[in-house]
Amino acid sequence: MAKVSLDKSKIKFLLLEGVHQSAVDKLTEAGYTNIEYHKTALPEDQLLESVKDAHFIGLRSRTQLTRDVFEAANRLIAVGCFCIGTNQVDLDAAQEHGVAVFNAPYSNTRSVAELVIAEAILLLRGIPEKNAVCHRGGWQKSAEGSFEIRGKTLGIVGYGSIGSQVSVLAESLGMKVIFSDVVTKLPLGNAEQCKDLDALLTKADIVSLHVPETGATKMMMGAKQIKLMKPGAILINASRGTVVDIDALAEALKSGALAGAAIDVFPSEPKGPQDEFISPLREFDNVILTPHIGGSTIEAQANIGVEVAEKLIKFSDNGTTTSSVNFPEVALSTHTNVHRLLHVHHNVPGVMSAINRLFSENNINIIGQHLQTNEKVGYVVIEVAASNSETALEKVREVEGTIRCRVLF
Ligand SMILES: NC(=O)C1=CN([C@@H]2O[C@H](COP(=O)(O)OP(=O)(O)OC[C@H]3O[C@@H](n4cnc5c(N)ncnc54)[C@H](O)[C@@H]3O)[C@@H](O)[C@H]2O)C=CC1
Ligand SMILES: O=C(O)CCC(=O)C(=O)O
Repeated sequence: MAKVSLDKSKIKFLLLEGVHQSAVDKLTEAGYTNIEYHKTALPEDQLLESVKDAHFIGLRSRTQLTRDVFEAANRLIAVGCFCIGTNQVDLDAAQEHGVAVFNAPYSNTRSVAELVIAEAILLLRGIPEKNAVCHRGGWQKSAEGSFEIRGKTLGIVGYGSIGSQVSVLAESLGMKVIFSDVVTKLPLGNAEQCKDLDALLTKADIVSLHVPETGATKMMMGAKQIKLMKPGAILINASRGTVVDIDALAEALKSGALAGAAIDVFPSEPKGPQDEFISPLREFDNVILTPHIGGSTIEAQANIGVEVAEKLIKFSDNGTTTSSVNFPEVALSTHTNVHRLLHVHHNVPGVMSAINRLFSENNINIIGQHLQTNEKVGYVVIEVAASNSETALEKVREVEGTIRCRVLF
């Protein structure tokens, strides 16, 4: 029988932005050896070239997977974001092209939370300025403007995985925690949910942002919101660069309205070490500037490498889409003695009946069928006898509404 599924050695993984070696090791152990590895993000023209024959792409936060990239990536089956945020991927375009997208929702959570707490302590003590003065030969030995973290109020905006971890760590240091979220959340420990963002801003000594990049969070900390913050308060942003109006923040720092800030993410970030980092915040000694490294610890990166590689391997080996961020979730065990057709289609009336009719007309017995749908696409996995899979694949590809179909043997 002719082969209708690819050998593992022919399945190409394009790994970008120096994803951890643990991902490469996992893929290799699973038999996937065709790995194109890059330490940095690729320039757009090179990316468009490299994706042409890639079945899987692995990236972090710097690579933008636009609709144009999905148009160019004819063979693409899945994308692995080796991070939490997936805003760098056009998820609608991915779905329309039948490409599943996975991420690592928890592996760097703790790393971000620890950094935020460390920054809060340093900023309350005025350490960034004192450190800068020492580096320039000065000696600013003074308690003025230096405070303990104990007893201060931390305002967490976005009480999800990271926000709630920050909450637990902050309370263990004796802080009072308040938070705001679009969803009503179970407050951990003694934390209290505020009625809205404005209420939080007027009460918090330190405001830390932990929302995803969405239309609603874009510039959610603009000039108006920054003005609502307490005099001498501190702003920490390790979420996404689009959430804060940087010019308004610079203004508040210049006027002394805010005592300091720690910013890890920026509206525009350099692609790599070769590009200069440009920001109006560079002039302020009381601002901790970090190059989007909230999640960059050895522990987090190693765990992310394993977690995302395992998700890609499962999807490649047996069709499982559990925890995909844009795809209907189908959880499958390994298959023996059957071939599996993985069919992605537009979720419109008639597709499933057409598929089932076609199997019946061609006398192909369906041994197992697993279907899940979301608003836009359906994902059905159909198990058939090995002797039927080639014909089944040929036929099912002709069904109107088909986006993509592959077979696993
Ligand atoms: N600096 C870095 O290296 C890292 C940054 N991040 C960023 O942190 C973000 C948060 O991560 P997680 O806590 O894991 O996400 P999450 O999804 O667990 O939590 C986000 C929370 O924000 C809330 N939210 C959404 N829209 C909101 C709005 N308009 N107003 C108020 N609350 C809103 C959600 O209800 C949710 O509770 C990620 O989306 C990512 O962009 C994540 C990891 C590393
Ligand atoms: O590690 C990275 O490149 C990105 C981390 C991040 O922002 C995320 O996990 O969402």
